[in-house]
Amino acid sequence: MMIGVLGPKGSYSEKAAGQWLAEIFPGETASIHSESCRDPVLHYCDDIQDVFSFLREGPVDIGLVPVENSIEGSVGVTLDMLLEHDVTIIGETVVAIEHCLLSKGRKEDIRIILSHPQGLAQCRHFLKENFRGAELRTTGSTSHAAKLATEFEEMAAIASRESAQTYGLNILVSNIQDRKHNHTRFLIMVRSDEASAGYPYRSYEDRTYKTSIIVYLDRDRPGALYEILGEFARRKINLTRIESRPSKKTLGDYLFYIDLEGRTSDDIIKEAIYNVESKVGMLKMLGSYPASEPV
Ligand SMILES: O=C(O)C(=O)C[C@]1(C(=O)O)C=C[C@@H](O)C=C1
Repeated sequence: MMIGVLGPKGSYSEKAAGQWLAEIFPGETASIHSESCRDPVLHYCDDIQDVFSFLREGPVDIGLVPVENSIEGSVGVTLDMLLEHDVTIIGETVVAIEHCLLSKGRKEDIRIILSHPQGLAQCRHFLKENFRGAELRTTGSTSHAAKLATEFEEMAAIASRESAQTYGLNILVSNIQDRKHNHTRFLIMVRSDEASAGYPYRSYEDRTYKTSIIVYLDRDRPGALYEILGEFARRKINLTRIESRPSKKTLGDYLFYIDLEGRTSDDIIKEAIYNVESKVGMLKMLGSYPASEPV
């Protein structure tokens, strides 16, 4: 079983994969590099688009991508890819993100700071207060930034504690994100034509399930969104997230990404989604899956 994640080694996506596997195979050693956990192997991808492409074309069987962060909000490219690709979400996991400033050099020598755009954005205050004159450069992932920072002493990376160890860098400052509590939610997906196959899955008796959908209203008219939300409210279905994303057709035209509590095997969810479908231009089902433990 090959799991596609953002690489190289040391990324938060890798951490998320380990955490998810430990939940799916409780009691087994959650090592993604060993023979345990029914042999999962990580396939490190350069960017989020590649996770989706390798899932579609192989060799990846399961894709894991970040979707939202508690400080910075949605990961736009993931939302776009969820619309474009034929994938089904089978799980989610929430990871605590503690960014560190890593370098080979000393704090006073740092001229260039590298990180994934999410990493830079989550540490905006720290950067403004401590490195006003430094050049900020974006990389494909936080671990890619750490790998690059090994090359020059004037470079530093915003990345995880694990990356410091992996790439032999010093932790100059730890916990530099703008808020102490910083969490990123990751989605775990399979190809939709494989969704009924035997991917690793654990049925939880005690867990809330979530269903994710994308809707496109087609025609802007008063009360259109209100009508859709009414289908859920009337049935007392709790929405855990609603996010708009440009349709990219014209300015001011949006898609809505909705997460709700419940699963499509529940009649009430089936009925609500059926009714919503009749009111919108497009509805895409992304899947029903066990919600992660509250953080
Ligand atoms: O760069 C990484 O290490 C990632 O796994 C990506 C990512 C993201 O895109 O949100 C994951 C968690 C953090 O929020 C910062 C970066």
